[in-house]
Amino acid sequence: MAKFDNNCGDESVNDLTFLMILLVFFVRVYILYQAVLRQMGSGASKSDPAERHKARDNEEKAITQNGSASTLPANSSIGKQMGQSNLEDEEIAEDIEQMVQHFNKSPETTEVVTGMQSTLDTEDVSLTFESFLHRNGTLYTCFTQNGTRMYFDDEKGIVPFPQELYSEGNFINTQNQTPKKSDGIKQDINGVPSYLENERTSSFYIPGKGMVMTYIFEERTNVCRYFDSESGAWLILPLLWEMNLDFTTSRVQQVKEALPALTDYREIMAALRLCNYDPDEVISVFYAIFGDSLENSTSGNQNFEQMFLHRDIQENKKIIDNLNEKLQNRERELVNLRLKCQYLEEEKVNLNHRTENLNKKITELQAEHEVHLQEAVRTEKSDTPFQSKEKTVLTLKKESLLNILQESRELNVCNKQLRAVTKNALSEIGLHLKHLQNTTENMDRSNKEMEEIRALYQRESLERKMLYNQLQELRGNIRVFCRCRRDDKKGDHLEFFTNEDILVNNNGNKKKFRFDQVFLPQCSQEDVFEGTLPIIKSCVDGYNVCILAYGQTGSGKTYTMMGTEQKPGVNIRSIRELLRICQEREKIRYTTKISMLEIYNETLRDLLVQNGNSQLEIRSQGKVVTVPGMTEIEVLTEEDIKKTMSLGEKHRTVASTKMNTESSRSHLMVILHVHGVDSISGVVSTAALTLCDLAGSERISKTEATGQRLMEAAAINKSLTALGQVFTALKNNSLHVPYRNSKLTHLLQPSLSGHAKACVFVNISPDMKNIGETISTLQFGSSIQQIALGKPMQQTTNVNHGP
Ligand SMILES: Nc1ncnc2c1ncn2[C@@H]1O[C@H](COP(=O)(O)OP(=O)(O)OP(=O)(O)O)[C@@H](O)[C@H]1O
Repeated sequence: MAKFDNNCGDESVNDLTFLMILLVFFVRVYILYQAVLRQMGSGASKSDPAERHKARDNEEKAITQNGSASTLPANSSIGKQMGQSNLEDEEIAEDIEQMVQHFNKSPETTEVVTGMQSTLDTEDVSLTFESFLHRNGTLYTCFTQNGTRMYFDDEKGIVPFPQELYSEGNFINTQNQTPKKSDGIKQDINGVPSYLENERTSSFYIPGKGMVMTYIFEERTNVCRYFDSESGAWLILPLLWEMNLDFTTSRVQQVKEALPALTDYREIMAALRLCNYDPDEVISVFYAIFGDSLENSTSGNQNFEQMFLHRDIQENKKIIDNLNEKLQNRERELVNLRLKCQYLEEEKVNLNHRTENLNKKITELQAEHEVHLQEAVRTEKSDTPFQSKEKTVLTLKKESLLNILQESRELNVCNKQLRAVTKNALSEIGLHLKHLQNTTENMDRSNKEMEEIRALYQRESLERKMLYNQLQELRGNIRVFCRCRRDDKKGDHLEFFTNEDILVNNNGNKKKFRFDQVFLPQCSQEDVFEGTLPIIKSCVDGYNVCILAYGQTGSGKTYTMMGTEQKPGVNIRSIRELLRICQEREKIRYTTKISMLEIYNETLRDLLVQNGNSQLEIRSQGKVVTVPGMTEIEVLTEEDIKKTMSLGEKHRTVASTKMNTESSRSHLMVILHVHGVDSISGVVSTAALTLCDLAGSERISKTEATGQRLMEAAAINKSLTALGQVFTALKNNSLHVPYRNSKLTHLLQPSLSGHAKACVFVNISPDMKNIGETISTLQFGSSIQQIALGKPMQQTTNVNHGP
């Protein structure tokens, strides 16, 4: 907010007097405020304190309800005074009045106090509030006092509305007033603003309200509002109505044509609001969210919920398939165990059978043995030689019988052992089955837990990325650094008085430039790289990042980006850092691939192949920009990076010798594609780190070029101008950013849009003879710096109009 001269600040008044005057001023403002409230709220009798409390409550309620009319924030010093009773206020006011009268007698204060009182005593306050919309989005609420338009300034209280602001915005609730020409608003017969000649404005018919004016506010996220003449406020236009504006209908249609599966216009409209009304971005976002399910949805009548459901079903199907496979394995194991069990049962039956047979045989043999024994006893009594022979035979039979008995006993023992083994095996199988059941249950439980942990992990890693990104956005998505090269021919026209400011003295004409950081000639390569470190981490988190070096030939761009063998520049250091972070994150599998391109005379050349194809074309789908056929080499270590880069450099030198050109006449781009798959959550992230050493920025007139050199200079001029136009469009928050005006900006589109982060080095030479180029380079950097500072810091809160 602009600062204005304080009329009360007379230097001749001593501090105490000045404090008293301020005190009187605030009391007066409060009385004035009470008058306004009395007009707005219900009138309470002053004589009854209880009534007055009630009235005050009513007044406060009225203020809360009628937010658009209030100009006094509750937390301001005046707002706090509202908490005291009117009676106390009046007593205090009387005391102060007496003190002021006392001070008025003092000759040096008389003049100032009288001046103040002449303004404050006459409380002729118009209760018509007007809203003035500054083009930076700030809304001022004004009212008229003694014919002067006043407004409430946070620091100074109620002061006249500054003249200089009239040309920087418009009054938007002009009912009952004659519009000023400077307002730039056409009005209909009711005095309501109708059309501004601007693509952000439109009009819309609302039943009961008639035609209302709409305006898309340039906030961080653009929002379409309509002008409600009843409340004198800009209210958010409901989605259903907003989609009928010409401006939005065409964009909704564009998204609809690209993604026919989306049929809910309201959801498309809501997405457009969030994407700054950029249909390309909406298409990319939908692709990123729904991917396959968006392509697979052939029915053409799905909405978000169905698509989310479709995707969830696909994922759940996969989980179920996995579990089914595990279950089948377990069932196979179970069948095997059952077969084993069956085999053992059969064995047991066989053995039982054999045992029974043997037992039978033993019983028979025992019976036979008994018979033989009885016969022997009988024959012993009649002792003949023939009988003794028979006796011998019988003894032999007895021996064999004893042997059989022994065998059968052993068989019995075996049988018992077998039974015990079978019993053990059966109980073991039972235990195994129980264990199997427990394992399956545990598996189900851990699967569930795993799912929960996975979801938690996914949410937390997303939150971490978002917080880091928010931090980066607060610092600025585009950071601009100025680097002055080391040079013996250093003049005294450059002054570095802080590490953010640089002053150029051009024959007494001094100009100051401010950047995120200024690197002095003595700064090392490490110091310079430090500035780019935070955005490298963003690249690993899935944000596109680019680092550019801009400046005239010889100002140190290549030294900054490529560096030397001993003192490597930003290129090597940033890729090295990126690989380090990738390795640190064990849970995510990263693939990093490098490409090297040269843009010469608006043609693309692949530097990683010999006699590189100069017919490479750029393709874009939504915001995805690709170069089909471009070589990509996977890099894992610093050695890989160095090898790949020196190969590209070699091809570049060969090509430039062949074509009789200088490498400084072309833009060099090193692109590192980072692809990460989170092994826990399965989230896939892709991002690119683009490192760009731009061609020398000197003007054509300075190079005095002709023929081929003139063509080169014109091509460089075209691409650097296009780069400037892109930055200007970003600075103005334009709905259209002309990325496709040159190959350079087209390739840089993903790194200069959305949540991408960029670092721009403006390289300058300290040599006095280059002062012209130095100033134009600093101006270029300074214009980008304004985007860097402006965009994330823009926080235009509007208490009258809600979020
Ligand atoms: N900060 C520095 N410290 C030491 N030497 C430097 C520094 N900056 C540049 N130089 C030296 O100055 C010379 C020119 O620098 P460089 O080639 O990087 O300029 P350039 O802007 O890339 O020029 P071109 O557009 O022609 O490629 C080189 O020899 C380089 O080593």
